[in-house]
Amino acid sequence: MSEIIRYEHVDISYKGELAVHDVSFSVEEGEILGIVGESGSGKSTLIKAAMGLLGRDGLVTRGDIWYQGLDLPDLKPKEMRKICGSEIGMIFQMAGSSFCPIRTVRAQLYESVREHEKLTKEEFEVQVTELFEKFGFDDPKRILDSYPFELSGGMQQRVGIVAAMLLNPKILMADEPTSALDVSVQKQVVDEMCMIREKFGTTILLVTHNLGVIRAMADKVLVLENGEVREYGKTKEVLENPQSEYTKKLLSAVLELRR
Ligand SMILES: Nc1ncnc2c1ncn2[C@@H]1O[C@H](COP(=O)(O)OP(=O)(O)OP(=O)(O)O)[C@@H](O)[C@H]1O
Repeated sequence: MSEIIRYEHVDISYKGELAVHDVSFSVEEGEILGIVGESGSGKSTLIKAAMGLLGRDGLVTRGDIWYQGLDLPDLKPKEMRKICGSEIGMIFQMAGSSFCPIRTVRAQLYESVREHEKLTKEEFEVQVTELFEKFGFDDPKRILDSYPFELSGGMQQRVGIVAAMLLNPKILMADEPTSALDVSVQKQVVDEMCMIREKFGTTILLVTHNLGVIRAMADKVLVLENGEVREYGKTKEVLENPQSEYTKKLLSAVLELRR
């Protein structure tokens, strides 16, 4: 396996205030990295930085994020738009909210593919139907004909995952993809993401509060506290034998919740 993305001594600030400090890690092709930490520890900021999504107030002020020889924070918006979606895909907490409510799922998926690839409606129909079938959807046509509000929140999230895979990105950034879902749909989404790695070999950077999801999916874990790395290693080792006091605290909080 070879390295696909590398963060090197990354600092990120919002309006001059440091939110992430001196973060370094690398992820190999096909690997799933879980990023955990309390609310506000900088998890989303880390993955947004790779996609140029920090907004007007956010800036990578030091370090590099290397992807295939490109330093992502240095890319111009036009270069970044080419990579976003087709090379690096993203799944948000509520995929449903990024769909337009008054257009069908089909029209929106077609438009997002057309931004990167020239293909006819007929070619798109074949491709998208195959993909939905691969993910085990019984009736892709019904979903494609639907308006987003006609689908449940769980179904919208699952469609969001398929949508992210339409362009077959090499890396998928998933920001709390399960946290707005009830437990039964959480399991489906976890299974779907594991399938993505298995069938497409996609690398996944997964931000989550849920250590159960990390245990089920991630090969490695990065633990963040106040924007700094407290621990980084293989999932089993970190969860079974945490070295930092902060990781121990996170793990014991889960145990207390279970009691
Ligand atoms: N647009 C913004 N403007 C100013 N500060 C921001 C902005 N976005 C995030 N921050 C700050 O940066 C820090 C890290 O936030 P971030 O959202 O990355 O944390 P997180 O670990 O993903 O939290 P959560 O789990 O609640 O989503 C926080 O202190 C937050 O207040």
